[in-house]
Amino acid sequence: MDNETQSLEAIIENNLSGRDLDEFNRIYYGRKNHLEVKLKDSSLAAAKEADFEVAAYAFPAKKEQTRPPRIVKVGVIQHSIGAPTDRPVNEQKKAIFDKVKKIIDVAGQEGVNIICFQELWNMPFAFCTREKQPWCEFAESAEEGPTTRFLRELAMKYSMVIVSSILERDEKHADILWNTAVVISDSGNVIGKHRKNHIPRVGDFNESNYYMEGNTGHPVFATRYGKIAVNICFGRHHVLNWMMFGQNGAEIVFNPSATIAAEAGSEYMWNIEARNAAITNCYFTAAINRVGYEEFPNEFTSADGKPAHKDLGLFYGSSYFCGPDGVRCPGLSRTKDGLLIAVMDLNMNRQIKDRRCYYMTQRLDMYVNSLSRVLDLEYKPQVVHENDK
Ligand SMILES: NC(=O)NCCC(=O)O
Repeated sequence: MDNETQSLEAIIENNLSGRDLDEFNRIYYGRKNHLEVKLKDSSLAAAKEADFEVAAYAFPAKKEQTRPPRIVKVGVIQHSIGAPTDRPVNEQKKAIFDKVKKIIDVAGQEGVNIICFQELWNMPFAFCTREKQPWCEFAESAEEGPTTRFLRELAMKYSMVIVSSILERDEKHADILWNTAVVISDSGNVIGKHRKNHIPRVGDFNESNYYMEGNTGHPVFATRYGKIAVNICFGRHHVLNWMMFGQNGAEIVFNPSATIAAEAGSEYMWNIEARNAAITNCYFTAAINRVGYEEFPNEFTSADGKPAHKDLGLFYGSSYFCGPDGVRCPGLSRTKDGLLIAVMDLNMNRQIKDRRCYYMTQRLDMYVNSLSRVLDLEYKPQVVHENDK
């Protein structure tokens, strides 16, 4: 990945300085100063040793008279796979566990309260191949599978809530597969799970060959540290999906993703969608993407007349946080594993709601009416022509 652009931030810092850099930061990120949070020397050393990036930023709120601050440390992890995709399934899983454990240990040392991984973090993103074997064997029980058991220990050790996006095998319901985010409490219990609502049908993202649209609605999980929700990958293109998590009271919405630079993943949209969701729904968002190339044993085509190939393209990382005010922090690298931490005061959500009144002005009644008409088979789009009376 030596030829790849390292990050948007590197381009900016290599080319801007002084007032230009300040102005860029003010206009693009929303603040001149990124409010970097100092990390422990031991964390920096561990990250260097295991070759991952680590960074932390603060998202403070105004001091209130009647409520104490609600400071929460939230982490996201982006990473590449740990072993070649032709290795046995359990060996591939273990290689990912081993590399990610080192990153969670640093998050634990830093006192991270809630952490979320990228989409289907414990396996290669093999759906592009349309092959069922061995990829379906990565599926596990959300409640009792080896991934949940592995994370349970770490959740208890670090008193950390863990959001783990996996390929779920629902043994109670005829063994069917789902794309599921499991939410593990700091007590080690599974609080609940959410299944991906919007399944892509674009480019090489052939996920609809494996699992259907989720049936869990828009759950918000009341954790010890705050109310969280998970909008899984392709759901970030669907504004109503983001909106429903807000209606159900989410304070932080994670968007674990697996996306690439090409049209299907649209890198230029990445920096906008989770950010816009934070603004319009007055909650914190975290967008998390995989890293690297994943080459598969057999070639597959993209049904576009172009030659068959063995990988999807670069998963461009670039994970980031955004506050309800729309201010965001620099993203992680496009090419490297990383841990990004946000120290956020959840009081900011209500402060922004009071200031901007987006909920008060949202006119849900009007849209419920309009949308129910749209769904009518006889619906006529409301288009006015020049010669209409
Ligand atoms: N995993 C996933 O839903 N990817 C679809 C491509 C995208 O829209 O990012």
